[in-house]
Amino acid sequence: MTVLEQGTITIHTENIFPIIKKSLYTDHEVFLRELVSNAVDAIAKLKMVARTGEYSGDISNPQITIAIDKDAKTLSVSDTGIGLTADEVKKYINQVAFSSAEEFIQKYQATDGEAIIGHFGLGFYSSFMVAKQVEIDTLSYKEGAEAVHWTCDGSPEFKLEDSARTTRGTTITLTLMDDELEYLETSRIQQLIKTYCDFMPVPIIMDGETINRHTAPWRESPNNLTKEDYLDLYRYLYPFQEEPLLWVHLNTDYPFIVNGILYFPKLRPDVDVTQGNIKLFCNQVFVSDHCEEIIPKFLMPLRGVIDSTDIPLNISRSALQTNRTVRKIADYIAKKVGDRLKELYRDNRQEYIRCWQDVGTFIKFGSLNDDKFKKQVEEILIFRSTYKPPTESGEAQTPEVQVQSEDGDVWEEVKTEKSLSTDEQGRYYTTLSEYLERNQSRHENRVFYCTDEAAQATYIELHKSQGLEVLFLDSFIDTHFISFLEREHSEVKFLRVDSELDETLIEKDKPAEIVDPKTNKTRSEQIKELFEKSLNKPRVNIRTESLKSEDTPPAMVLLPEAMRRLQDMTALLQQQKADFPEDHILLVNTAHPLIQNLANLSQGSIIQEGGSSPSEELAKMICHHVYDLALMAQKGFDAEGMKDFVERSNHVLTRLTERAM
Ligand SMILES: Nc1ncnc2c1ncn2[C@@H]1O[C@H](COP(=O)(O)OP(=O)(O)OP(=O)(O)O)[C@@H](O)[C@H]1O
Repeated sequence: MTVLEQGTITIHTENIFPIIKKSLYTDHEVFLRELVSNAVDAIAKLKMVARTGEYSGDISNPQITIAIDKDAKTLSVSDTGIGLTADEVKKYINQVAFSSAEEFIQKYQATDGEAIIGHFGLGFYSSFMVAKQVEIDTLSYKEGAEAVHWTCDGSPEFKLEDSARTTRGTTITLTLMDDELEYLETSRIQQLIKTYCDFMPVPIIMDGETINRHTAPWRESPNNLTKEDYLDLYRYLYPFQEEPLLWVHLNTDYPFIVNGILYFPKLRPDVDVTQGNIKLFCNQVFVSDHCEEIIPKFLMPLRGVIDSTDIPLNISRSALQTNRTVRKIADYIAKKVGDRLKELYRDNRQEYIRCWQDVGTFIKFGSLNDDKFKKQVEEILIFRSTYKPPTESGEAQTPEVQVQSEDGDVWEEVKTEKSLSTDEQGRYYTTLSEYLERNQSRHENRVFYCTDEAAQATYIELHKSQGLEVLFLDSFIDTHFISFLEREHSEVKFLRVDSELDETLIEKDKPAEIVDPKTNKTRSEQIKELFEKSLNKPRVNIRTESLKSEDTPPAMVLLPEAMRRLQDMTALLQQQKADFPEDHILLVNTAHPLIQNLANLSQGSIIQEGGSSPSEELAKMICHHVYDLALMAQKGFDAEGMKDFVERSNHVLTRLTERAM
């Protein structure tokens, strides 16, 4: 072997080697990513020179091969790329590579040890973190080029010799340091390739097998991808997870390059929105699992890939957050996500509604956190409603109708086209402005809502029976969201169905009540007094009203909106479940026959002299019972309450059967 040159690499930072060797990267493993990236670049460059006609050799079957020699303690990375001439080795390795390493280290030191997102682009040099000797064996594609062999033991001294190599391309061989021998394990190398190089666009071969996926769907045009392709990638990146609801393909070249696919997963109530799940890539090379600094906070629940060469990766994470390009990229991503949702709302409402349970939480979260996003999505915010849209004939809609077929008198069943705004169970979804407009004449700027369909069923029914439309605001984010909506629409007030009864539910045209000359009280006043005495709960405010609907219960517990919200907020701050407030309203429905009977019963008892008569006792017991039943519609009983309730129920029934005999 002829020594072509022996020399000293010119570097300005004296201590570059110890820094590289020691601890520039906490993760020494990234050296492999750097070497494979260089190999991929070399193959891409060859393709380019072939395209310009500068090279007419065979460029088919490009590949990168990784080989381990345990005895020699070497790891090598070979490519079928462009190769290097002796002059290029001197220029690119001795000068460019070393000076770019120098530059990198200066930048790195300037960050004051703060975490850097990718430790990206140190390049060829990073081999010295794990190797005591690095060799380059290379043959350039250029006509008449001679193969060369470069050796360096990590000191600034290098040796350049001629080589017996006959195939175009480059082999980098590392003789590993004694404490870096883990890189002689096939499984370790496979794992590193899976992590960093899985989507690099060239097959990587080890022991005769391709060990990377080598296609990155996000770099393809969306037109070339099927639904299955998108789902495939998701399953690959997030195995054993439920299928995503929808996805957004990012694809822009100007004013910055961003490619990627973001998926909306099904959200769980316990989702940690501060922990990102989006993977950051740079030119198909994996950089990080965390890109909180790049993605707007509200997009954190999304999953998938963002690939951009315009995100600076060698600055500290905090500098990244304030970087202008990064901010612009974040805005772009948010806008694309909003556009995708709007498109779905416009083009496939049924699908939008199907995904709403999860996507809705996300949209609400986004609206709360990002003003621009809020503006983008405010028109597509929907709410499940009790509203039933009339059919053309004005009747309630039925999913199926019978029609007579044209060729005879056979009746057949055909499905009517379902309303665009209903889900599979026929439940209707509306926007807030549609709600307000529809109900303007009956209750302008007031929105009735419920937070728990089962617990508030009585109240919902009461509203429905009077034709009042109720919205379901029952996701975990809705407490905040209601306040947010009220700030946004200052004229609109949200009232939970159990907070206050709307005037429309109360009988106003009833005749004036007669005052009983014996007691000097109206019947309503007597009923109120009866309940007050029987319950003896000063913090429960007893109110009497005559309710309109026939199906209304004898009594209801109401929790005034402002008070309940305060209670909810306190519970939220203390991170505990809200206790049922002791201060509440018991609304007694004087129109109900049970209350009428109760009044008669207690009146009968007043006639009796002194002590408490059996009728008075019974009336008292029934008052308790009516109250308990009303409470039950609001909350479950605790053990003590349940015991009392069962005991009293038995007691009341016994008394009633005694009376009936
Ligand atoms: N496998 C290879 N085949 C051909 N040329 C190579 C190879 N590896 C490195 N080089 C040459 O050496 C130069 C320096 O490599 P190095 O990895 O240090 O930096 P880089 O690839 O230019 O940039 P980066 O810092 O992003 O990796 C490259 O620009 C390239 O010209």
